[in-house]
Amino acid sequence: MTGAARRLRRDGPAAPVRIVHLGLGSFFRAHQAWYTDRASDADGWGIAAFTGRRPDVADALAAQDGLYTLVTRGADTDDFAVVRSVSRAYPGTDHEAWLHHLGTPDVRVVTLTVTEAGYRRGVGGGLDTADPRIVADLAALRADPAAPVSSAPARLVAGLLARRYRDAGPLTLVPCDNLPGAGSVLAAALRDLAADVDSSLPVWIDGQIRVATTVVDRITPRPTDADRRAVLSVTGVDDRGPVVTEPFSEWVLAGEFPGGRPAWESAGAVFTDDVTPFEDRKLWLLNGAHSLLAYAGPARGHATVAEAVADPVCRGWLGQWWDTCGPHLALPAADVAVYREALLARFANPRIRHELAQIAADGSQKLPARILPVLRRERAHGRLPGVAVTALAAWVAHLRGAGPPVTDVRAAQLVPLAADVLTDAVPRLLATLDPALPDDADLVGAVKVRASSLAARAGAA
Ligand SMILES: NC(=O)c1ccc[n+]([C@@H]2O[C@H](COP(=O)([O-])OP(=O)(O)OC[C@H]3O[C@@H](n4cnc5c(N)ncnc54)[C@H](O)[C@@H]3O)[C@@H](O)[C@H]2O)c1
Ligand SMILES: O=P(O)(O)OC[C@@H](O)[C@@H](O)[C@H](O)[C@H](O)CO
Repeated sequence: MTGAARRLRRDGPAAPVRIVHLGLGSFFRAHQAWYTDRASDADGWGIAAFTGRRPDVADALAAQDGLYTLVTRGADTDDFAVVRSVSRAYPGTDHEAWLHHLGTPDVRVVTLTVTEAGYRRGVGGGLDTADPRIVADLAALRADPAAPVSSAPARLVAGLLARRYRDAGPLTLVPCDNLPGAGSVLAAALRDLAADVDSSLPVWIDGQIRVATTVVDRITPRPTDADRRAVLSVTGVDDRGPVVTEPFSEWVLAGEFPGGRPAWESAGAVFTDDVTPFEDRKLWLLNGAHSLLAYAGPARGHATVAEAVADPVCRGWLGQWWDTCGPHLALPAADVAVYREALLARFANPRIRHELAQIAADGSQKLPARILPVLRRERAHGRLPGVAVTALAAWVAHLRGAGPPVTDVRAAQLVPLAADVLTDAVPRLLATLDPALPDDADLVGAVKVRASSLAARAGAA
């Protein structure tokens, strides 16, 4: 590239804000913002997007009028396109802007990508009312409905209080994280928290607020400086917030939108009555396989998904895992076969550098959704799938120091539980995923044996 680098600027007004997003990160920019940008009525649906807390991405986007480059990276080529649907970008600390937008009648939809941990669930799956962040946010909201709060459920409740105060009308919340039944999880968390803040709020929520449930899919690694340089070199734009994603994309939604929504179906989204079969397919086959590779792959020297699937041993584990899941999916076997084949090609894309360390984060939140549902079904049939044992054992080994450093919202609890004698650590750790698991003596025994062989292999390496 020669000549001065350009900056992204709008040449006309941004679309009016009618969607609010919480969790302005990579995936939102590759997925929900991209679908909104491509919808046939995109001119009428701008997004006000808020980060979780750090201002970086919001600052970068605000400096370029919300515009950014989406790089769609196939196995052979890159496609570069500017996404225009983010009309305003805010740091999560701008609570005033959050309350303003949530209290505006034009806003009809709130989408969320706050990670699995962001829903602040306890062991039973409901809102963890003992979570210190929830305790602090609850006290703050009781004292002052406009007080700054930081957990996702409390931010939503604060926004709903502002919306009720301004009589701003119906709204649909759309959680877009890899969480089974995310709509029900979010609705229950909001109801519980709202009742504790103001006993009259749940009735208003029932009348005005709907929570959709969705399955989202598009592999989107954390962007790197090299990605930014690639955008500069090909397009001549010095983009501070580019995102690289894969060509594949899927969005399946179920729910009511009484206040309206973008015509996302015109951009390829699918509306259905029940997302469960698609959710199981995606969370088990894709995310389950990701977590398996994230913990077991580093033991074979791999750092990325593509490296791991190039290894016949890891590919063998994938095949075993997918064979194990298949009979439990409520989809035709031929459809599952097509999905598996496509998934293998997606994972193998050598130009998508998806770090296993990124996927390994927050295993305590991910394994219960990705591995345990299939394991439980297998145990109900009296079977003990070796590949599920491998996934759990590799997670135990990871918590004991194998592979990338531990990053988990529950690390302070998990790492001490993982310490010392392996045979004692295994049941303690399994209990954090599901209190019933340590009662399954065959499972516990198999995980101990497998974890110990992984440890021996790591020691020998
Ligand atoms: N990256 C993918 O391939 C992908 C695909 C499907 C679904 N997802 C979902 O999207 C989530 C985010 O992925 P990403 O790649 O955008 O990550 P990211 O790190 O780029 O962005 C995450 C965003 O969420 C915010 N956040 C994190 N914890 C939060 C919390 N507790 N409350 C509020 N906001 C919080 C962060 O501040 C950031 O703005 C994932 O955890 C997953 O549930 C990601
Ligand atoms: O994004 P996470 O942290 O929930 O999980 C990591 C990956 O398994 C996940 O992001 C997948 O890439 C994604 O779900 C593909 O659609």
